[in-house]
Amino acid sequence: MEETRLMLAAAALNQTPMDWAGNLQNIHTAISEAKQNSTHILLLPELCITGYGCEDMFLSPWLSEMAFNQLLQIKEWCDGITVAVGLPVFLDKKVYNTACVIKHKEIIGFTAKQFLANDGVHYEPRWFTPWPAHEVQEFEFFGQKYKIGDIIYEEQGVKYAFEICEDAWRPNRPAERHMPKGVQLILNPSASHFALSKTDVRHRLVVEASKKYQCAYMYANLLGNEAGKMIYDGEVLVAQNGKLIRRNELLCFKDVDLECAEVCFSDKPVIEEVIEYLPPIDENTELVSALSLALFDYMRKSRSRGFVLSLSGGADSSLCAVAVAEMVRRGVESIGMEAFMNKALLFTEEEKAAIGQMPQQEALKAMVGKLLTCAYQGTVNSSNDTYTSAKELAESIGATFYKWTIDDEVVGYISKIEGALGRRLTWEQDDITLQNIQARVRAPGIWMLANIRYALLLATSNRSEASVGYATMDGDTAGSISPIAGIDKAFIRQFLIWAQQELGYTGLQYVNNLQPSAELRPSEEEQTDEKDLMPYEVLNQIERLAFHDRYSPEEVYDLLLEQNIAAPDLLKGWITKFYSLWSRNQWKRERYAPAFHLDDYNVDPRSWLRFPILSGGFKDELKRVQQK
Ligand SMILES: Nc1ncnc2c1ncn2[C@@H]1O[C@H](COP(=O)(O)OP(=O)(O)OC[C@H]2O[C@@H]([n+]3cccc(C(=O)O)c3)[C@H](O)[C@@H]2O)[C@@H](O)[C@H]1O
Ligand SMILES: Nc1ncnc2c1ncn2[C@@H]1O[C@H](COP(=O)(O)OP(=O)(O)OP(=O)(O)O)[C@@H](O)[C@H]1O
Ligand SMILES: NC(=O)CC[C@H](N)C(=O)O
Repeated sequence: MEETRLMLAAAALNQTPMDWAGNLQNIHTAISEAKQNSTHILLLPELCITGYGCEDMFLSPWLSEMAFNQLLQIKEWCDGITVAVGLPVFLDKKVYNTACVIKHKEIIGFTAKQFLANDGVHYEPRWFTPWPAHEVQEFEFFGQKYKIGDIIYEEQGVKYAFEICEDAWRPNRPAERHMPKGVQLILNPSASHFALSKTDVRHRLVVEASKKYQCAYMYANLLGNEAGKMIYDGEVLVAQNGKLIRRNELLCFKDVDLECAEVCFSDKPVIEEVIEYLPPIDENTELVSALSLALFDYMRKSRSRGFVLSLSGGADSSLCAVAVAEMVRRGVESIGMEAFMNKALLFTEEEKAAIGQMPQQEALKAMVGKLLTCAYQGTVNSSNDTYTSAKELAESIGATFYKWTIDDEVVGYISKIEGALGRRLTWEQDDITLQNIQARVRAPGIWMLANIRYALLLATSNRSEASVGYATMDGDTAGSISPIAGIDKAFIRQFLIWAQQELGYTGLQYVNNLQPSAELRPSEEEQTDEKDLMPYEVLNQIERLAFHDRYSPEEVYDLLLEQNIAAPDLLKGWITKFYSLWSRNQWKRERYAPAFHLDDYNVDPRSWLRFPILSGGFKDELKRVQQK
């Protein structure tokens, strides 16, 4: 039996669009590490020279030219190794998304992506042209000729070829055609966005392909918050003949995460009978890992100095606070305290030295104190419960905490407008106005703190609120980023209980005993979100059926009725309220601060879900629901 052993390596890279020097540095590190491990073939992620998220810049020919120049530098580092590196190639006024193979300092070909990602958060056909199957062409660049297309390569007699990310997600994927041609190794450079539980799908895709096509399959994803909204988990997978050989720790804080595996290729492969799948995914751990890495990358890549948060003691702002504390804890765990503080870019030498001397828990708190500033901004409608919740949580994680009231400012605005109108504003007549002014008056002070500290102001809106516009524009929506706008409120509430119990955030015990409330009406009215809206579980179900599963309002009604969610009239009322508020508030979703994509869908019009700002508001459709 013929056998060949190859040392394979794949690296996850934390890249940034058009950060030429930073991206090149990471690629250099990966190549050096791979060489130290006597690697034959190193795989790097999709479009890692430019970054995957360059958006419309891909349409500018100079970007591809710049990328090519980087490639020529990378080529020189590839003595004694084969490296696959991703970049756009501009050819005949079209742009191709390619993986370039450099072997021993020579470019031996470019494989171009055949299936472009065009769903959910992906808009690739806007920039790239798909490459036709089977076709290989030659092109000239700076006087040199290169091959581009559907190429099969060879390393020590082992044939290998590519599937570039989405290529692997389609039924007539390239591997179908490669197998009969004797390809024994598939390389998949990816930019596969993070979504809860998605790693399971990816794992299946890779391991099942390795069984079906009787090959080795190597996969490398991008890592971190690359361009602001999408997060990459940096997954590296190596599988062969239905068996997983290597899988790395996801969502780490490193710039480069390299995995090596020696793989034996034989002309008589032994195929695994039963594939071993991943155990059930713990979505709470996944969420906090993704959120904390996303915050860290956003902060350092935007060169901001920490975060500021209006901390109400309610669920949403508490989750934002915990996410920053976890950013510190997980970051230190992943790369060590010194590296974390260096990467964070805001600790002075004295602070680093002092924190370095402290016991671990004290040091973590000191770092949170530097990175997170919170303020409780009470009104006459605020309760002691929420104040205690905010204060205890901030203290328990070490955040800098201020407290003030905003009643003077609220009263000032109200009396000014009363003077202008010549009448009193009352709760009976001016309910929403009197609520919104409180939320708005909280914005300037907290923005001031953010400005003073050159920090990012965290907006706390969640996806459920965003769906129905249950937030005040220029009030509680004010902020630089909306880290949790992709997560629904029901998930957030169960997450906080889990974080108290499993992560030890004892400061969450207060919020976990509170009903979500805006605390904007007089306290005797006992305002709660769910009284104003509907149960969050129901809101979430309607939203998912309507926009993730794409059912009509009538179908949503029928499906929920079947599940005995509520009596027919109550359900009709909730569905009508949901769609009316949804339509009326598209303009608000257009104005949210940048939000992370975390769940399998989101309602952000600039990423997952587009909807007209002005529309018929589902009037006819809702009439039909009412008539049922
Ligand atoms: N298509 C469109 N394009 C642009 N603007 C549009 C518009 N439709 C209405 N508008 C404008 O929208 C404005 C109303 O929006 P906005 O002022 O935000 O207020 P609005 O959406 O009317 O009310 C805010 C809601 O959020 C709730 N809230 C507020 C704050 C915090 C919390 C909490 O959970 O803590 C909850 C509050 O109870 C209330 O139900 C109007 O002045 C109108 O001109
Ligand atoms: N008393 C307060 N002090 C500081 N910030 C506040 C206060 N009340 C509201 N806010 C700000 O307004 C945001 C919106 O309030 P909202 O009620 O939607 O969220 P929450 O209070 O965090 O959670 P919950 O809805 O579970 O009470 C808060 O997250 C917070 O940033
Ligand atoms: N870059 C891509 O082609 C990504 C698309 C692919 N379906 C994924 O989500 O992983």
